[in-house]
Amino acid sequence: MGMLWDSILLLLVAAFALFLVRVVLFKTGLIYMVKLWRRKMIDTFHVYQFYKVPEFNDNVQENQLYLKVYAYLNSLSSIENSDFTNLFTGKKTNEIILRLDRNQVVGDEFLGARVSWINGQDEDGVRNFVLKIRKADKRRILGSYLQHIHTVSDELEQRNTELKLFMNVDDDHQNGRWRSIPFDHPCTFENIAMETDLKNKVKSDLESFLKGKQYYNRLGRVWKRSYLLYGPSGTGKSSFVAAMANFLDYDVYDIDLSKVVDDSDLKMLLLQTRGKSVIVIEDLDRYLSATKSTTTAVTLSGILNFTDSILSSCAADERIMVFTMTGKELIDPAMLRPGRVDVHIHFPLCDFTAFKTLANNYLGVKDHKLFSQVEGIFQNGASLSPAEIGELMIANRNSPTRALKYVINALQTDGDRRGTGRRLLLESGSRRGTTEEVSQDMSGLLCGGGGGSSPAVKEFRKLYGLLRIKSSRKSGSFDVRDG
Ligand SMILES: Nc1ncnc2c1ncn2[C@@H]1O[C@H](COP(=O)(O)OP(=O)(O)OP(=O)(O)O)[C@@H](O)[C@H]1O
Ligand SMILES: [Mg+2]
Repeated sequence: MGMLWDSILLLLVAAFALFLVRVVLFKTGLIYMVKLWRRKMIDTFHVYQFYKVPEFNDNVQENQLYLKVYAYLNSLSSIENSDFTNLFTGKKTNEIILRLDRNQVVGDEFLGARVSWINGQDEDGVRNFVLKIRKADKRRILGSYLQHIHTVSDELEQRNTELKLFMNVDDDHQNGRWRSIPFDHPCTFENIAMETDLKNKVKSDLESFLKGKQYYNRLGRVWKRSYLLYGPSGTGKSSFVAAMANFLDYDVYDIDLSKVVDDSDLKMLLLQTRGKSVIVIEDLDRYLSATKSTTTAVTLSGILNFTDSILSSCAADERIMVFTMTGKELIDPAMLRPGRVDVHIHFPLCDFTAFKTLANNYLGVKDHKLFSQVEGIFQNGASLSPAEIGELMIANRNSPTRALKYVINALQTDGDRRGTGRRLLLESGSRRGTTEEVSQDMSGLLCGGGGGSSPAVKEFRKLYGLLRIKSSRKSGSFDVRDG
């Protein structure tokens, strides 16, 4: 009997001791060390194979597999178990998303096999993922595991419809030249005051481009299309680029030429862009005239090569290239020949029809007793840019009558001067050269911008303009603008 009680007591003591060990292990985190030793022990009995997925290939182009692995790993619940995880706010309210940090290990399981990924970087700073897989499992699962990553990341990409705005940064020899932020510019073609015919023409041109993959392939041409948007400041060129990107559902690459060292650097940048994107070079004429005396900067021929097919064919497919400028006078006709720039769109100053569109959009007014007076002033040749008119309307949006009086006043003062400019612009526009005749010139945008650059207009652009980050140029003669 005594023996039995002894054994029961011993059992109880042993159970309590085990309970205590468990509490200590879990409460102090020692369990983590135990697991680590266990894993190390097991590892010594296995032979592993490693596969590296670098962020860039030998031509410094983005490795698509790297992006897929990145998206895939961040979707795994096991990233919570890595030692260090970054937290970001998500798109939905109160949403927190987890992102893998550098040099972290993430475990994954596939078809009963355990693999792990290490998020590291080379000695030269290039990021990579390293897959660690048991040699015994390699033959059985590797092919289907990589296929699985493809499928999951493609699904994730389809769900994530967020567009990106890429900006080129100074070369740091490490993580590529593009940095991105979410692109959520609200501008659509509907918001832009533009002749309906022209707007429809542009839309159907873009639509047929989207559907044209096989057509371009059959012709042996690279699937790309280029646009030249020209017209005075504040006429909606940058807004139009945003509207194009929203219409196409494309990312935007905004090239800041002041951060491009030379022509070959520009080529590199192009090679590092992805497909389904709008690549924009803004204010090209200003850049070229500002860098005339500089020998190291990007040249017009560098930009021509940038648009030419041989180079383009090495980069991603399905791209729209857009150049914006105030006037075509400074640009070499070679740049403007068809094939290089497919569509030219002129953004003129505001006329009465465009003014009515703005009044409708900004003030919700379709007709007003002051409209006849406004029409009269436009007929006399006065004009302002849509940016200037829009600014006055926004500032007085609670009182359409007051807004219209401000517009009339502004047209009668500033606009009279600009009216002369406008007539000259239209006259020069009517003398079209051969380049323009053969190319598809879509001039006729109803609204254009005067050189309006009052502080209020600048402030307005800051709020509503396409987000652009520009640094001042070394030469100092190139404007620092908010675009
Ligand atoms: N045609 C237009 N229709 C509606 N709004 C316009 C139009 N043009 C300009 N705006 C308004 O004016 C602001 C400035 O326009 P935007 O920056 O697109 O002009 P821009 O032609 O690119 O000027 P810049 O040559 O100075 O860069 C925009 O926020 C836009 O809302
Ligand atoms: Mg602009």
